[in-house]
Amino acid sequence: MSITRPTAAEVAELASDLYLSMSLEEAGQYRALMDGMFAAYDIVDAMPDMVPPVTYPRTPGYRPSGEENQYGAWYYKSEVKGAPDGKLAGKTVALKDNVALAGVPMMNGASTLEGFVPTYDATIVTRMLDAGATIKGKAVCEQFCLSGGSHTSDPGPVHNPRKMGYSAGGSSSGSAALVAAGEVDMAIGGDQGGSIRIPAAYCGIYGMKATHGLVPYTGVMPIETTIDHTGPMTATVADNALLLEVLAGADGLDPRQYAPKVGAYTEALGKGVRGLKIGVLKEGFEVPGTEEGVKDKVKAAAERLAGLGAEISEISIPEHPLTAAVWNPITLEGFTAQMMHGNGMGFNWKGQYDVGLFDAHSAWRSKADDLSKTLKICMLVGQWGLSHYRGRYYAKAQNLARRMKAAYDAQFADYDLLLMPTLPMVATRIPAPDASLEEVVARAFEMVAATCQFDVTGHPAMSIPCGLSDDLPVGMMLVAKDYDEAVIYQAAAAFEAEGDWTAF
Ligand SMILES: NC(=O)c1ccccc1
Repeated sequence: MSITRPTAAEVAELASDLYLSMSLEEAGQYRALMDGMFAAYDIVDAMPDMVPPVTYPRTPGYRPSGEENQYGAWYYKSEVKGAPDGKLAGKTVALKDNVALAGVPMMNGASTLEGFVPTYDATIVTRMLDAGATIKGKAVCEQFCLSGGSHTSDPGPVHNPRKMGYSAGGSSSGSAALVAAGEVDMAIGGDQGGSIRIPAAYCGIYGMKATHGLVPYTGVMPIETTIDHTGPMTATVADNALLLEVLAGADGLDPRQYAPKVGAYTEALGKGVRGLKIGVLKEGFEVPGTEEGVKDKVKAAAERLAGLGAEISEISIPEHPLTAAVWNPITLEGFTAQMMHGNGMGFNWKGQYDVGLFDAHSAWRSKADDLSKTLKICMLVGQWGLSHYRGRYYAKAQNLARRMKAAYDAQFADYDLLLMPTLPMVATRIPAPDASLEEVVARAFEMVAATCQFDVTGHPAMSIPCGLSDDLPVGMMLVAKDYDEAVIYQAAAAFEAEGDWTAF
């Protein structure tokens, strides 16, 4: 097989797309000199692709409905049994549907990707199976992971198991709902703006966005390399620490990983919080739309930690709202360039690329009208930044991200943890199918200004359920310095041991 060569007329067309003035004759002259380059393409085309081996058998699975899918949280059910023993023996796991499980369909919440079947397992899938986990299938996620509400996926809305008709949060909506409903012990989520912590908070479970690069992202569909995270969502702190222990560490294939430092997370449990210094972040309570019921429960949780011997003081980081602003150009232009123009994974990095995903996802161009409203508004702003401003605000925001990180790091010189509400509000109603554009967009993005800071800085951040407000869960967020997930687990376990949080 040889790859298709352009005609001279096609070269002239390409030239014009690239702002070049080129006559057909000149195009023909260039064309004649391309044969050596295309011969190299033929050699590449003839070689087999490099893909990680698939090590545990699985069936293609099926799409459950009715009783078997009460909350709309399952995309596919397919059982994969891992090793006979290991740290996760006896544990059941659901994967966010942007995580590749070879042989089982993956649509990442988008009809434009429907029908895609990955050919290899994500690194974290192999790690969990090697540790003895049983994978139960794929959990619905929001379209291309681009919403904090659970109303934007093409398989349909995901309901909050605590209250039908209410948002499960996004974008790891199905992952949180399945854990909250007790259908699986553990789930994998993804977080570029809050997508692990938002649904964890709305559903009342534990969700950890670990330090950027601690967990290998290989085989997970990206949004933007510098803010991509994947990680554990669980019903208990111990399970969360255990799962992170299995997931963490370099795999040699992911450009997000720069010498990650893996901790002994389960060993941090049971140590208590005596002497830990916790800064209660003033600006974390001032995010627009923050409800009194949320503030009260999170402040009460801080007092409870003080009662256990932690040293609690209020601190201020004026950069907190600025960091949320910096997230916007990075995410909107970065995702438009990488996920949309770059066919999912983009270019210019070394590691494992999913060739089949390039082929399948690139078809969004012929079905663009089917994209979600939330994706459309993000892509329109991102494209404006790229085309009108030529990406200068993306570039500037990436520089400013270092100043933002330094502002938090200055506090970590004095404090072990920062504490704040995960989200301004408790779960909201799922918008009706005929809801206005305004409502659809508001329910998707209104909470992101509380969580996205730590996607920009990369610091580890975990949502911990700490009480009910209007009968719906409130999340407390604990944040630590890079690679200090252990101290978060230490405090989370001490808080969890205080008893049933739904009674707080
Ligand atoms: N993937 C995310 O974390 C995200 C969350 C909310 C809005 C956009 C993106």
